[in-house]
Amino acid sequence: MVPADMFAHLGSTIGGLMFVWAIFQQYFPYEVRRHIEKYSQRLVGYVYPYIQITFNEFTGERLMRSEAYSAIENYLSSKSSTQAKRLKADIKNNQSLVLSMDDHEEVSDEFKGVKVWWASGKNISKQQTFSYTPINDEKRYYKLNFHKGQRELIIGPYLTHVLKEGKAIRVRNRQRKLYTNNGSHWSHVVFEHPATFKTLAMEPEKKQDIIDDLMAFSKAEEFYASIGRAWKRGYLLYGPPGTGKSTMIAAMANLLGYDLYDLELTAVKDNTELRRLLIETSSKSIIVIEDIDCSLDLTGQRRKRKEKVEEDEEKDPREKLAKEERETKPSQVTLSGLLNFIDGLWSACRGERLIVFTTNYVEKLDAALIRKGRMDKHIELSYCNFESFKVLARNYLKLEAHHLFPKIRGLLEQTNMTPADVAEHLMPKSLTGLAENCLHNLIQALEQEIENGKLKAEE
Ligand SMILES: Nc1ncnc2c1ncn2[C@@H]1O[C@H](COP(=O)(O)OP(=O)(O)OP(=O)(O)O)[C@@H](O)[C@H]1O
Ligand SMILES: [Mg+2]
Repeated sequence: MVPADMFAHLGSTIGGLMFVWAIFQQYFPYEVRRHIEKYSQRLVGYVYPYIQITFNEFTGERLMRSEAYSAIENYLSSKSSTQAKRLKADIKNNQSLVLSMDDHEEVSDEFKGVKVWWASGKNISKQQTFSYTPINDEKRYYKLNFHKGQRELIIGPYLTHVLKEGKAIRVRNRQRKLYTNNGSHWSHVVFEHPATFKTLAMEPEKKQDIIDDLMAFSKAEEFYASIGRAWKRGYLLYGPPGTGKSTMIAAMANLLGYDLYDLELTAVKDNTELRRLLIETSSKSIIVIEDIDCSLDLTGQRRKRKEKVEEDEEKDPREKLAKEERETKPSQVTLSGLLNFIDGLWSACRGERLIVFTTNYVEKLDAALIRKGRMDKHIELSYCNFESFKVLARNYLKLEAHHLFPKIRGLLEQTNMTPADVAEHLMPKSLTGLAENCLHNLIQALEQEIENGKLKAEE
């Protein structure tokens, strides 16, 4: 047959089939048609060796966006950017460009040597509604195809892997937030503090120890579960002002990719409110209570309460109540409220959380608060020594070594200067400022400090 003839023939055959289909649809009653479709599907099922699973974007009655769908979307984004020919681009969180596969694209994936195929698509709902604003009726979905011999592997381990990985990608890409409480509610801003452990001035071994501790914690979900402990860890950072406590917290958040909750205890009315605030915190977060010694009258509170009860014994109850209210107005959060939270409630919240307390006076704190199990790791941040200075010199002046370093080392050993002060002197005073000038500034300041120290000692 000549090709042209063949196409003509094919055309007429298709035409004929369509005609038969139209007649079939028109004249066979719905019931019969349904049966035929059902059995033909079943027949295909016997011959066709693949299984298909559909993940719809919206599920449930209230049409919530399906968590599985968005996890799959994240999971496939890396695969589709290398495989798919048509991609959708979107800027998420004002941060980076995110590519995902366009509708009706297909990508393949491999898991333990087994190949699967993912396809994207959308249904456009036929339902007509009258409205002036166009309603988006598209319902997207992902379809997973795989060989039926691999059913166990794919439905179990593979899908678990996809969902977990997808969620991890979302966490990695999300924009982090800094929450602060004004009274009983959290409000947040985008957290974009540039501090990292690399720029933190501290002895290298001590720094590495903290990094290892944090990383081990963040990966230890199974371990914590297996020993029956809540996935929580408490840090106590202590040291004089300007030694980098707040900076270290920012570096921790950046290292782990966690949100920060900066809890202002003095603004919290009472223990109930404290509990509510803490329950509202999300997983993967660091809860920070700065200057814990100032936020709570930690030392005296328990004792004072008892005394008060004794002395008020015979008074009129109403008067007593009013007096108590007046006295404890600023914040009724008590040490025991805080301890209860750390031990009980805190442990009941799901997901990993770090709690970090900072203080300038570690010796002022109640021993109950800082015992191990509540504050697992105590980190002292101290005055600038030579090791810390070298980190600052590298950051601020891009200097690894300099002939003035030995002199500075000697001076640092004789003084107590905080990293904040040292950093201030290393700040170039002009754009073209020479590194050497900054070092001379620092030396001058250190010598001045030593001089002041001597004068004070004489007095
Ligand atoms: N160890 C350090 N490494 C790098 N920079 C530091 C360090 N310590 C202090 N700085 C610098 O000094 C500034 C003040 O430090 P930071 O706010 O972290 O001190 P702090 O210990 O929290 O003090 P405070 O007890 O008063 O809250 C920071 O902006 C930072 O640039
Ligand atoms: Mg601070």
